[in-house]
Amino acid sequence: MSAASHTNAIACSGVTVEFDGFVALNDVALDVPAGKTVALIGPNGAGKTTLLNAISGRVPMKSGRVELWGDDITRLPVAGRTRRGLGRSFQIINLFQEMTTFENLRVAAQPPRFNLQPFWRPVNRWSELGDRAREVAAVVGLSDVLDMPVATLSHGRQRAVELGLALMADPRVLLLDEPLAGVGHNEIASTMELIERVRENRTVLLVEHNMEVVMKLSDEIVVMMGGEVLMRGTPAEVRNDERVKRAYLGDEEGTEATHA
Ligand SMILES: Nc1ncnc2c1ncn2[C@@H]1O[C@H](COP(=O)(O)OP(=O)(O)OP(=O)(O)O)[C@@H](O)[C@H]1O
Repeated sequence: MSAASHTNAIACSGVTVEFDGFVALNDVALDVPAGKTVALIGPNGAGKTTLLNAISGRVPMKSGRVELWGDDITRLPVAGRTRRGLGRSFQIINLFQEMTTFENLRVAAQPPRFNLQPFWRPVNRWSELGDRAREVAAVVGLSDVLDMPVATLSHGRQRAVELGLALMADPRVLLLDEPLAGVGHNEIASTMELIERVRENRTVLLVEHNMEVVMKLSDEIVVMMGGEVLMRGTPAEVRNDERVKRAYLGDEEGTEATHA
């Protein structure tokens, strides 16, 4: 089936990941429908980041299969998955603090991601990357700080640079690992707007602890616990599920997340 007509952007099955005998993911299946935003929630250690790592090729799986637009990518390395349109942002801010926004974005697009030869890289390709960096900066609202060292930016704007790195290769499918982590209260709304903007025409799999953000942004929510999927449903279904209230949301109303 062609990428355009495939109903699931991501389809995982039987995913098991072990670290020195500790089972971090146990036979996990997860589909992310094309064009939708799906959130992974669950307590610390549930296996959410490990699942993103398995999908993006950053941890070896003991068993299981990962498909992107119906193609088996289980054995592809990270760069191969990136070339097929899978982008990824990280929980920990992963930027060169002394470098400018522009430099960070351009460096993100350097080899091996685009498979260029570093020493005789054509000059026009290098300037193309500069053009792309400016384009991405405009999308994530950073045109005014292109020449500022990242260290001088607020947490929210550093998050925007992080998101920009993931967008450099224009991925159709985006894995976002806690895009709100460390963002101050006054920047949550603007960071959420940013996520809404970048997910247009994309499929997003999101890990996030801020329940308000998860409930607003997601078409569907998958609840994980102890390396397994506990349940999946719409935000309303998850909010009202007794198991989720007991296991994760932690209060009678089910409106506040425990992050223990
Ligand atoms: N590289 C690793 N080596 C050993 N154990 C690991 C490694 N990565 C993750 N784990 C363990 O696997 C389990 C799942 O971790 P993971 O980071 O996927 O959880 P999470 O649901 O993303 O948690 P959080 O919400 O805290 O980010 C945890 O017990 C963690 O300690």
